[in-house]
Formats: sequence, C-alpha cells, structure tokens
Amino acid sequence: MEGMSEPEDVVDRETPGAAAEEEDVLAAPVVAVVGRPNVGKSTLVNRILGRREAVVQDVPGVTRDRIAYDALWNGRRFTLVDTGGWEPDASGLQAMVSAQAERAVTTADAVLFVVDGRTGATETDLTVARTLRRGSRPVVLVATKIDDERFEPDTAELWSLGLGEPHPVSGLHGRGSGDLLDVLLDVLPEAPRETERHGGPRRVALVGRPNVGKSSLLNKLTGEDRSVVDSVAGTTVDPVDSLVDLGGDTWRFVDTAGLRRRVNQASGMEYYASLRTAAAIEAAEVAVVLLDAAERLTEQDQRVIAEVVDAGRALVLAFNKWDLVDDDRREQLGREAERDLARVGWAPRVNVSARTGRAVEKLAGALHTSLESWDRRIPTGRLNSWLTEVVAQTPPPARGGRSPRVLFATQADTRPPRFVLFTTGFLEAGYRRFVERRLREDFDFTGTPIEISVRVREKRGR
Ligand SMILES: Nc1nc2c(ncn2[C@@H]2O[C@H](COP(=O)(O)OP(=O)(O)OP(=O)(O)O)[C@@H](O)[C@H]2O)c(=O)[nH]1
Ligand SMILES: Nc1nc2c(ncn2[C@@H]2O[C@H](COP(=O)(O)OP(=O)(O)OP(=O)(O)O)[C@@H](O)[C@H]2O)c(=O)[nH]1
Repeated sequence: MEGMSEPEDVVDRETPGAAAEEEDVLAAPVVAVVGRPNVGKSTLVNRILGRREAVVQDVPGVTRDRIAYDALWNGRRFTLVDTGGWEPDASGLQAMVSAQAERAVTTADAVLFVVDGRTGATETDLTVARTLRRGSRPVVLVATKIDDERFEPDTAELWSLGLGEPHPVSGLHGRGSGDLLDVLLDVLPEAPRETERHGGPRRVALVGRPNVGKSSLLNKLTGEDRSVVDSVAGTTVDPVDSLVDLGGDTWRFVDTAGLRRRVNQASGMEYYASLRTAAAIEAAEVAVVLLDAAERLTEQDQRVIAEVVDAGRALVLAFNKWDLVDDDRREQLGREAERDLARVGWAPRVNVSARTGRAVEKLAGALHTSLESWDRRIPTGRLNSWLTEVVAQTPPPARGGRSPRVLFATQADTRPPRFVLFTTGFLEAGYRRFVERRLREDFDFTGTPIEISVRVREKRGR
C-alpha cells in the first residue's frame, strides 16, 4: 500500500452484477476462514476482498457468527465465509474455536486455517489442526503477520501442525496473498457444491433441553445395544455421528456422542451442552427439536427452536413422552403450542414416545417434508409472475407519501430458501412478513425457515 514491501493488488476489479449473475454466486464454492481471535482473519479477508466488503448475507440476526462475501480471483468466484467474531471466553476459547472449525469442515468446500505466524502454534491451534485433519476438506495453512521476509523462517515451525506447507502472508500489506489465493484455487473443487449434496445420508440434529428424552429416543432409533463407536473418552469436540435406519432410509444423526456418554453430562457441562447443540445444528441439514409433551413448554425449548431457525436449518418438532399425555394435557398442550410456537407454526409436528416406540417412524415423513421445502427452488419466472400479482393486490404501504415499487425478485439460494426483492425504496418488516406468509401459502414451505432480504436499486436517472 504505502510503498511497503511488494504491495499486491489482490482483487480483480470486475464488479459482479446483481441479478444476472445470481446463479454464478450460487454455484460458487465456499471457503471458510478459521482461526483464533486476533490472528488477523478479518484483515486477511479484507485483503482478499480488496476492502470492498460485499456483504452477501446481510439479514440481521440470521448469521450471527458467519458473514459471507463474494470473492473473485483470476476469474474464479468463491464465497468467503469469515467465521470470526466470537467473544473470547477464558475457559471456553479452545472449545469455541474447535466448534467453529468443525462447522467449517462440515459446511465449506475448503478451509483457510489462519495462524499468527509470529506467535507460532498455540494449544488451541493444535486442537483445531487435529479437527481439521480429521475432516475431509482441503485445508490451506496461512501464517499471518509476516510483513517482511525476516519473519519468514519462523513459519517453518508450523509444519508441525500436520497440515502441510504454511503460507506466509501479510494481510496488512498484501505480501504473499496472491500466492496464497493461487494455492487456494488449486484445492477448491471446480464443481458447485450442489453435486455433492446427493451423496450420503441426510444429516439430522437431535436437540432439546435436558431431560426431554434425547438419549432415550436415540437409543430407540439405533437399538439399545448399539456399541459406542467413539473411543476417545472425555473429549468434548469429537463429533461422532449415528446412522439410523428409519422409514426405509438411512439418516446420519450428527454429533450424538454426547447423548450416548452420560458421564459427560455431569454438573458444569451445561456450557458444553449448549456448544454441542450449536455445533450439531450447524452440522445438520434438519433438526428434530424434542419437547416434553408431559410438561409445560419452557424458555429453554424456545431458545433451542430459535437456534435452529436462526441457523437456517429445516425443522421438525417432536413431542416426546406422549405415553404420559391424557386428554386434559393434550388440550392444554394445544393451547400452549398455539401461544408459544406461533413463530414456527410452519414446522411439522409429531407426537412420539421414546419409551413405547410410538410413532417414531412418523419422524421420517416429517424429516422428508421439511428437507424438501428446505431444498425447494422457485424458478425466477414463476416467482415474478406470482409476485406481480401479490403486489398488485396488496401494494407496499407508502412512506412519506411515496410507495416503494417492487421491481422483481429472485430466489438467491436454497437450504434454506432465500429470496431477494429488488425495490425502489425501503420495505417495512411487516410487508416482508406478508410476502413470506404468501410464499408459504402458495408454494408450501412446510418445515423450513425462509429469508427475505431487500435490495434498494439506485435510480437509473430517467
Ligand atoms: N503487522 C501485522 N499486523 C496484522 C496483520 N494482520 C492483522 N494484524 C493485526 O492483528 C490484529 C488482529 O487482526 P484481525 O484481522 O482483527 O484479527 P481476527 O483474527 O479477525 O480477529 P477476530 O475478529 O477476533 O476474530 C489487528 O490489530 C491487526 O491490525 C499483518 O499482516 N501484519
Ligand atoms: N414416560 C416416558 N418417559 C420418557 C420417555 N422418553 C424419555 N423418558 C424419560 O425421561 C428421562 C430423560 O430421558 P433422557 O433420554 O435421559 O433425556 P435427555 O434429553 O437425553 O436428557 P439429557 O441427557 O439430560 O439432555 C428418563 O428418565 C427417561 O426414562 C417417554 O417417551 N416416555
């Protein structure tokens, strides 16, 4: 930049157009940036983006800990996901960064693992490296803050992480970032992620507050005698999944080790339990939130549900312990659900009993329904003819004497369905909710959250 050592301009200055290229954006492979706080992730991301900071996912409250950007290098597009922004917590830092790495491994096509090149590898870095080595995604090891060649020899030590060659860069000045991106593109899959989606069983998270019967249900689903496959006792970051045959399909219940090892649920493990819940949801495509039908719905139930929705995963609500539910309780539960579960009125519900095995096969149907909605794409043409009609019937409310016009819409993504409305002005949240309700009525999005964002288009001066 300011005449420092070999400044590199890392970004092609081509600006991606809005709607016409939406498909390309979709197909772009995903690169997750993982690393401890303060190692220079954000600086590196900004360097790669040329400080354009094109926020793709700008819906507040939806992606608290992940921000995705469109990036372009040598004519190839990819989506860069900055997984930073954790509040470091003295006791939990290692676990948090590890969980973040686990998510990256399950959700990204490649990982940029960022280590402070001057500090060297810390305990946390070693733990993360272990997680990344176990995953199947290519990892590019980045040693940051190498502002000039004097520091370069220090980075050799990072070979010890077992992730191959460390790539020294200076996010601040750009040094080495071009080479890094070349290496990254080499390991990135050419094919869009879509092609990968059809391999393997679909991933399910079984979550819920303590004592709702998660272990019991899992045991029912897998058979009580199924041996615990995890051999590393006492670790909290090992994701161990269970394969479950249900309704003629095999499902991968993710991160179920904690459910099997009761010993881990001793006192003081609440923090880890919540971390696990978050990691399982992130790793899954659909979450079954288990509720205790015999008891009142609680705040904690609501929180778990909100976590699933905020993470953008498909959702199934399962009321467990149905063997304890009599007519009175059933009526009461109906009222509670109407009041407390209105926000997820779109989620399929099944009433099960882990104890008796009642209706557990019905879970399969609900899982399929939710996942189909989660995957659903409405072609742009159809979406727009529908939208024209909806807007004509009920135009957006005027603000300051003017009514914003809705120009067109596109479904920018699936899993979950994300829609972008292009408008001439601000659209109130109420109107967005109205559009969501109509979308649900007309296109059946049972079981999936929907995101709607609005882009205000500049006038073209005519
Ligand atoms: N000298 C030097 N300092 C850097 C470099 N990259 C980052 N830093 C500094 O390191 C500090 C942390 O950088 P960030 O990019 O915010 O680190 P981060 O990993 O995103 O941190 P979190 O937001 O906590 O995840 C800042 O003070 C940066 O200015 C670099 O290449 N050289
Ligand atoms: N009557 C009845 N009891 C059940 C049922 N499912 C689980 N329970 C009981 O509820 C209690 C909690 O079940 P768990 O399977 O340990 O619940 P959990 O959600 O795994 O609990 P944590 O490990 O604390 O998170 C146990 O006493 C179970 O026997 C059910 O369908 N009917």
